[in-house]
Amino acid sequence: FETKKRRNDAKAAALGCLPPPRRESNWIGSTILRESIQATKDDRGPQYVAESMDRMSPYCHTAIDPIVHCNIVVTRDPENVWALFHSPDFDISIIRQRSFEPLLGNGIFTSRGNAWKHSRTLLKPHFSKEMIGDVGLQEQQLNNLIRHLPADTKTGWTEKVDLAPLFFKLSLDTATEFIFGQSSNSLQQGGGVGETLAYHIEAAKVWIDRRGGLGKFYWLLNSRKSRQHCKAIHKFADKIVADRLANPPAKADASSQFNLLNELLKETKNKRQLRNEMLNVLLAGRDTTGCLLGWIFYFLARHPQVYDTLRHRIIEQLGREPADFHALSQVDYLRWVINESLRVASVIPLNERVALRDTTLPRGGGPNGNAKVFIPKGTQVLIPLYAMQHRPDIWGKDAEKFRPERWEFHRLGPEFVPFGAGVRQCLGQQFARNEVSYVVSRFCQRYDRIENMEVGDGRIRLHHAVENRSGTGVQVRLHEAHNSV
Ligand code: HEM
Repeated sequence: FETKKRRNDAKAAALGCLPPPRRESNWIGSTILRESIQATKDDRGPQYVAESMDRMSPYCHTAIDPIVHCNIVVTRDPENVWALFHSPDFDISIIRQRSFEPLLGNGIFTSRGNAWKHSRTLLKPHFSKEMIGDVGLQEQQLNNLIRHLPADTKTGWTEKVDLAPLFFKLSLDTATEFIFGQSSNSLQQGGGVGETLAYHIEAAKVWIDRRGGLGKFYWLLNSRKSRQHCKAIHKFADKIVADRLANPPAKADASSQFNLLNELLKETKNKRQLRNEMLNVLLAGRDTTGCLLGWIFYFLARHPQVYDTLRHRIIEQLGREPADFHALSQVDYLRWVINESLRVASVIPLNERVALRDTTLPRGGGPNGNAKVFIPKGTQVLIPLYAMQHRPDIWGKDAEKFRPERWEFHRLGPEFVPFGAGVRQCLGQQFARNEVSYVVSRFCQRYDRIENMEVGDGRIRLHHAVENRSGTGVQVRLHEAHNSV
């Protein structure tokens, strides 16, 4: 151990690197782990990371966290984050692979090296604009959701409703339609197969997130119940694959809708591979989009002025009818609202990478943080996107405030990478932006007011289990526009 440390120190010095500050912990390094688990339980995990760096110094953007005898590097410095996403010296960690493995097996989200390249090559062509732009299907799904929001015919107001579970159902139905060519119909009367699927995904993910949180001790969490949740999800996917293999889509049938499974079947008939890739995409795409929709309405309900402006811009530019995705992308204010929600709440507040070989990060070392940092092979690096997106020196003194107007002059750069960057950048970014823009625009066309109905202390609760959703849901009531006086 000592020899390794001496070797690393010598290598760091030769490369002109200096160590970043080190967070205090007890001798086995369990203090940070305990605090972090408690913060996650209190729905303030992402804020805890930001605050604990601020406590070291507001200028500290890269630090070492000694956690149970491991030195984990944490960085909210955009230059470092850019390097982590773009340098071939880094990839996702074995911990991510192993903790997701029981549910996702080997697929695009969980594999590395050649296996990942193979998955990416297989999937990427099917995320082009033409494949993900069916407005008719979006409208159908949206109508299924609106049916859950009956309004009083006299006043035009809906009852108080929690939009969060409805958005998760919507994103599950949309994702299953895209992936399997058949919706899980969780928004239909009775919940369809989607209700059961959603229950198992939810439970399996809590378990996976806890495994990931234990770092290299992920294997300590492995209960029979959790494996049963994974099994139920596998069964759902396997049945669709088996049916499709038994009744393959007719080659010349131009009328059949695009779906990922049909496309993958042209490349492989391997049932395990088909299941893995489809579940990888389902998990990557479903809750993330549901969370984002939830956060957008969470903020809109608390900022009626923003809702008014958004609604007016949408009606001015698109009228009151469904618009296509190109038209939606032209509404600047809508894009700003989406970006601001992604920034303030951060759907994926924490990403990660591991060093595949001895390497360096460009900044964070030494007393002023300007020196390079030596990163020995195997070091895990945490990327707290939430903390980076709340830095007042980047976003201004009002960084905590939801203010879409800031995007008028803010150019996208490495300080805002909610969909990741580099070779592993999210494949579904356009898919998610399309879906979210569509839903928000249709709500704006239909409802002229949205009121926050949450009771309680008003504290924002960042409930983090892989993604980050509102811990109090999205409690609102909506007013139908044609009933306005
Ligand atoms: C608000 C919505 C979404 C957010 C914030 C989001 C975020 C991300 C992020 C941060 C990554 C990169 C992970 C990393 O760097 O290790 C990622 C990867 C990925 N996302 Fe998304 N995502 C969203 C929606 C979607 C949707 C709708 C789909 C598919 C329909 C999707 C499919 C994927 C896939 C397949 C990957 C893996 C890419 C790879 O490793 O090569 N995502 N996403």
